[in-house]
Amino acid sequence: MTETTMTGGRLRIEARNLTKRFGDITAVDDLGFTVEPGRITGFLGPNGAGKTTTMRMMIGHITPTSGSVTIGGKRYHELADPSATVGAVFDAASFHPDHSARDHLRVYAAMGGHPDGRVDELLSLMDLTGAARRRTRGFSTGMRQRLNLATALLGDPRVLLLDEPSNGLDPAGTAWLRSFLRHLAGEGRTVLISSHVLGEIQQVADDVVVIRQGRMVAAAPLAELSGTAPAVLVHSPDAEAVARMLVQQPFAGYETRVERIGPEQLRVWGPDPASLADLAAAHRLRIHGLTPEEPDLERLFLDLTGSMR
Ligand SMILES: Nc1ncnc2c1ncn2[C@@H]1O[C@H](COP(=O)(O)OP(=O)(O)OP(=O)(O)O)[C@@H](O)[C@H]1O
Repeated sequence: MTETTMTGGRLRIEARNLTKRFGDITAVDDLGFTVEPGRITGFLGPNGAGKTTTMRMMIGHITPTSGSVTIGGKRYHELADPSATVGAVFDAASFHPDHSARDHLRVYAAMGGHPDGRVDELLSLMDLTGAARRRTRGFSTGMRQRLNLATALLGDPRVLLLDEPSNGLDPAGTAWLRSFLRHLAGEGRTVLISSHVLGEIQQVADDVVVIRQGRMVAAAPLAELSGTAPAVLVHSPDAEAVARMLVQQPFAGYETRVERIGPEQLRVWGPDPASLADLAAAHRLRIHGLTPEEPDLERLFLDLTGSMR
């Protein structure tokens, strides 16, 4: 991958008591979180949770009703050179259908006061050199996403905000985006990506901020959240008795939680499969299958956000 360059320091995004109301709708409700430089932060929440509104407040498109969000301690409009500090990509970004990729970038470079040479650099970085002269009307979703990203990177920003960047990307495009974002974070940049599908960012984010109906649900390193949800699937004709036994069993070190997921199936958090099998045997209960589940963040996410999918 071609080197990107970065001058200047590392910038933290900080939201404090951030609130936005549209008439009767409270889209963002008293949010407080930080997004650290040098890391990729996933901003998660079901549709309508308030992610886009929050990100648009970061770049001054929307004015908070109360509270604040700052970048390196400053509100967006207080930044010395906003477009060289923050690059943002929103889903709705559109291109003039008759413009070529190069035309598009040149227009934005001129508007942002960025050198024209940046255009060819970015076309190459985004693997769009071959399509530089083609009209954007014929671009695939992946090409559009890359052109969006190129537009956001024109000013070599230290902070990158991407709203649903994986939308419409195929697996190769998603893998490319992942390694590209990792590269940018590795240079000390601050990378925030939103998604309503946890799986999309599960493999890329270092930290996650989860919101629901505009409110904070969780903010933590991804590894910490994953660590909270190990589970074992238990298949047993004595499922009810196994569940009762587990809940009543006061055994050390485990905090046991049992979910009944079918007449003969349980999901159990706490004991590992071997301990579970031993316990069931000691109580003369039949176990027909024990399957350890991967730390299931998607489940945790659904539990946290209460969303139905
Ligand atoms: N300009 C507006 N006027 C009125 N309501 C708005 C406006 N913008 C957003 N909302 C409402 O605010 C809430 C949050 O919307 P927002 O787009 O920020 O959510 P989101 O998490 O980005 O959702 P999605 O994943 O669907 O993009 C929604 O109820 C939405 O309808």
